[in-house]
Amino acid sequence: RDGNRKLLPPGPPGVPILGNLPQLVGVSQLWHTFDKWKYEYGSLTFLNMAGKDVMVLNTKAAAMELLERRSAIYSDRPRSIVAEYIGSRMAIPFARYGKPWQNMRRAAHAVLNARVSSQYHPVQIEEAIILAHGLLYDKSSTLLEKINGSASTVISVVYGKRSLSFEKKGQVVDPDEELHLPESDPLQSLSNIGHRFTSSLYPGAYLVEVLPILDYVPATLARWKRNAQRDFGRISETFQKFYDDAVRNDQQRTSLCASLSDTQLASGLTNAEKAWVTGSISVAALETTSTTLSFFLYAMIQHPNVQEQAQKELDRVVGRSRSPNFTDIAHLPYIRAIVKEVLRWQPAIPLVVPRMAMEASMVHAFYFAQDDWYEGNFIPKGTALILNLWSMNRDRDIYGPDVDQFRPERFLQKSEEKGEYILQAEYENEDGHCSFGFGRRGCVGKYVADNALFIDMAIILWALRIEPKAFEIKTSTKRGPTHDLVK
Ligand code: HEM
Repeated sequence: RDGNRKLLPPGPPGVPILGNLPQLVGVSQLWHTFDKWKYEYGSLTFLNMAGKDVMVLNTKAAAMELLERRSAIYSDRPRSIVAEYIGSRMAIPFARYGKPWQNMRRAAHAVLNARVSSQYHPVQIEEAIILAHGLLYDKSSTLLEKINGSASTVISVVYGKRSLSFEKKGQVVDPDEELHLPESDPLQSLSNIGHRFTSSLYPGAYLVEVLPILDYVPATLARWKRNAQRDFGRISETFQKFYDDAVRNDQQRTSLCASLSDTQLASGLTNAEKAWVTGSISVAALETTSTTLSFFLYAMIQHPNVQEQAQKELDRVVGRSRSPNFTDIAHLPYIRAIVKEVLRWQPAIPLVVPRMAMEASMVHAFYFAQDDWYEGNFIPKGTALILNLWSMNRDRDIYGPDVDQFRPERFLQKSEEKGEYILQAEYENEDGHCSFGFGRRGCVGKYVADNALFIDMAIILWALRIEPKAFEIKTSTKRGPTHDLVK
């Protein structure tokens, strides 16, 4: 096996003991560093992180081979002791591969797959109209607050229409408290829970991850453990309350919580696990959606020609007497291309929570590590794989030399009869980007996300023009909706 290590993929030389760690610690926007290395080292970059084997996966071809075709080996996430105390075993995005994760993932798939995601169309349309109206007329919130509020489109899908009550008011934050869960602002609570998990996964955040023996220190003497156990209780309580309220309030059974409360869809899950499934789905959905919408607004400011082209399409297909809806989707290729291009150009998660090189043995219900090979390169068992979605989306061999440009036209062609834009046939069913990840751990909410982004963007572009005004974004009524958007 040691001999095989001579065949590890190439990577930047590191220093003794710490390896490549000093080159990476404290670097913001690490994906730019990885992107540079991709051009030097190719589809896999090997890194030694203080003795830990880490590989950065830089190309779609490598991701398809390892994460799709060999998904039995690469569907685990690395273990984090602190995250486990906070509850990662019950949170789909962070859970290790195994029976509990499989049960949760099956239940999530049952309520988020391509077919059922259309049942959330009415609530998504309503939320998109509220968002556009807020962008135009809400003078009391900052643009950032409005964009963050845009995540309520997906939250309403999970918890039902406006089921979580919003009464934003000044909150007193306890400085000793790592996890702030303001009752009056559920979106903020969900976002803080997400941050609590991801910050516990940062390499070097907790000494116990490097010295696991410290886990034997009792909670009374270990503050990190006390806090993590306390936070598990508080997150469970919050998720449970959101779930119970949603199931109780959703008489029409349109929300994901209501669907999941049907035992058939979520067989094998306890009530508490259902609350964690829905809670962790919202955490995964929240910032990914609002980040993508922020980049959409930014792109529209930077490229008024794209905005104009999209509005011409909306005027032609939808007109001014009604707002866009999902029946228009097949006739709005330019808007669909904008959704794809925003996701390609600025993936909400440029580097994905690592995968582990492991092999599942269902017979024994635990997992054996396994060495692997890719194109003559050795992948030692236990290697953590980082998915570099940023570089995959900016692959010049796939997208051409203008990868850094925002250009929805790359997914389109002109029709022969009318000279109008149509989606290139291959992108009818293909994303055209890698921003939802790959294989068994790929984004389970991608259909709901795509629908939310389509309708949000279509209704915003139909209702208003987005222009920069000094340093703030001005949303103007110049497009003049012909009827009151919100009754
Ligand atoms: C713009 C929107 C979104 C983007 C870009 C995005 C992207 C991603 C990515 C990259 C992953 C990790 C995939 C991997 O490891 O290969 C992921 C996982 C996940 N996403 Fe999304 N996502 C979005 C929206 C959503 C929505 C709306 C939902 C739910 C309604 C959702 C639910 C999840 C869940 C539960 C996971 C964890 C899957 C697992 O580990 O089994 N996401 N997402």
